[in-house]
Amino acid sequence: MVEDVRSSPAAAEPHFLIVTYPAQGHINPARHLARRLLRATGARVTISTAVSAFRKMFPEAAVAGAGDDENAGEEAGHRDAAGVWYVPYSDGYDAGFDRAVHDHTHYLTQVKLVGSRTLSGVLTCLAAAGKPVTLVVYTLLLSWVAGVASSHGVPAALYWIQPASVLAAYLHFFRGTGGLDKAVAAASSDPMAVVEVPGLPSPVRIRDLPSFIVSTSGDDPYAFVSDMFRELVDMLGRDDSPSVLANTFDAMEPDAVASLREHGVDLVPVGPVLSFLDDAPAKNAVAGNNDLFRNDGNGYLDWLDTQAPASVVYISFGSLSMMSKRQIEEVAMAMSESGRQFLWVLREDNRRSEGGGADIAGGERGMVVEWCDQVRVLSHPSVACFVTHCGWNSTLESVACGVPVVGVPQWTDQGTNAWLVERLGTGVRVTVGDKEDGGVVDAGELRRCIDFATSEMVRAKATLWREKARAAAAEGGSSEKNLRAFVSKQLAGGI
Ligand SMILES: O=c1ccn([C@@H]2O[C@H](COP(=O)(O)OP(=O)(O)O[C@H]3O[C@H](CO)[C@@H](O)[C@H](O)[C@H]3O)[C@@H](O)[C@H]2O)c(=O)[nH]1
Repeated sequence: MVEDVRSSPAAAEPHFLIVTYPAQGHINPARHLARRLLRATGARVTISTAVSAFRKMFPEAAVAGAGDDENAGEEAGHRDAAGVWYVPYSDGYDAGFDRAVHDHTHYLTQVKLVGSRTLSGVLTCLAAAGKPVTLVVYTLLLSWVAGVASSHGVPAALYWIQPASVLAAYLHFFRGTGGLDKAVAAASSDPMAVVEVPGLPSPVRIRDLPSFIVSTSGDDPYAFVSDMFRELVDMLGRDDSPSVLANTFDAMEPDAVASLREHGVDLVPVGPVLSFLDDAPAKNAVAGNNDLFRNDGNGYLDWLDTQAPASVVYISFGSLSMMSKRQIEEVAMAMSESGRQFLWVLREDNRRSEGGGADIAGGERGMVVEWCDQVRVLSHPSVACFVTHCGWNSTLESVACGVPVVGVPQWTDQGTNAWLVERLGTGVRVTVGDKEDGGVVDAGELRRCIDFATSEMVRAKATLWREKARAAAAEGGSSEKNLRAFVSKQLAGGI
């Protein structure tokens, strides 16, 4: 581990500030990185996310932060049980952003406008409290944070919370390396068409690319997100490019890592960044504590305890994805016909969504919950496989727990993540029905994929990759060494 930086009285006390977008899939890897930095360096680590998310995570805490002089004392911010500090910024939506009501493009414009000002206030406030920030680390969709840090004379690094293969796809697409932009434009209507992505092992199909690359039509409500990734890639091409800490590990994506480095990206694989690899959660810890969603207690863990080893199908589509009513019914039918036990996370917003509204109960063989402590579920010996939308956090967690995957990717990086899972051999991607049919995966296909994912061959691969993932994160492993070298470099640079 890195020498405890507090033992060097001459240096200004290092203070890492991790700024994150207020979504569960962004906050989780930020919290894990915060804990790893704290453990590795002993330095102060603060997370800044939007006020609305902070309030959900810590309902009992006062909102301390942006320019609030009353809090500019020794105890500026809120400290969690792991010792990580929190000081929120305002994104202009302190009461929360509701996807059903608010416009996403407007939201992202506001985050940049209001967030730039209020995050600057956070940096000022922390300096006034005698805790000046020495390095800012920021997650996706927040490229403007680098400018705020720079205006305070503080260096910044990007924390890439998706696979290196996704970053490589964006980089080569927006730079037009090897004509990738043209190849995608020519083939984009055929999801099964093969394209050459420099540095990525073939075959890569159109459906395997990040959706923001492929869906460039004018009526795509998320076309603006593509522009944000283009901006990010442009920033990586400059002399003053930030280092990129990536939540992956060398052995998992060697080609993508090499390709990014060859094209000038200072990529530092530090993953899998998952706190449970460092400290197992206490047996009686409240599941989902400090998440943006609340679960109804730990009953499902007790239920898992009563199930046979490797018998339960765990189903979850993350914190954002919505399932249509038909898709929900197909999953329920697959479970009913398969005769398997299952634990299914079906968020409340998903149940009551337009086209949703399916009233699903577990019956004798299953449990349906609003939210769970996923890592504890995946670590449970009774879980046989994971039916997932392939969010990157869920994918990494499945790999680190050695649980085979049935991938049902929907958008953004998820298609690439599912491609990677198939390359590792730790799971299988479903074949989706016609677009005209709503792109639904039918019950028969789900059952076929579950049977395959629970085969001896896939289970053996999952076990193999579990060991590789843990070895990378362990003391002396590639990611642990990379993080140590990165921190040492920052310390030598003055923090
Ligand atoms: O009941 C649940 C369900 C999920 N989780 C956790 O919530 C996180 C979900 O993250 P992820 O699997 O990445 O899914 P999303 O929430 O959908 O994440 C968004 O952000 C990710 C990082 O950018 C992308 O990879 C995804 O595609 C994008 O949808 C994971 O850590 C899970 O362990 C729980 O703790 N309990």
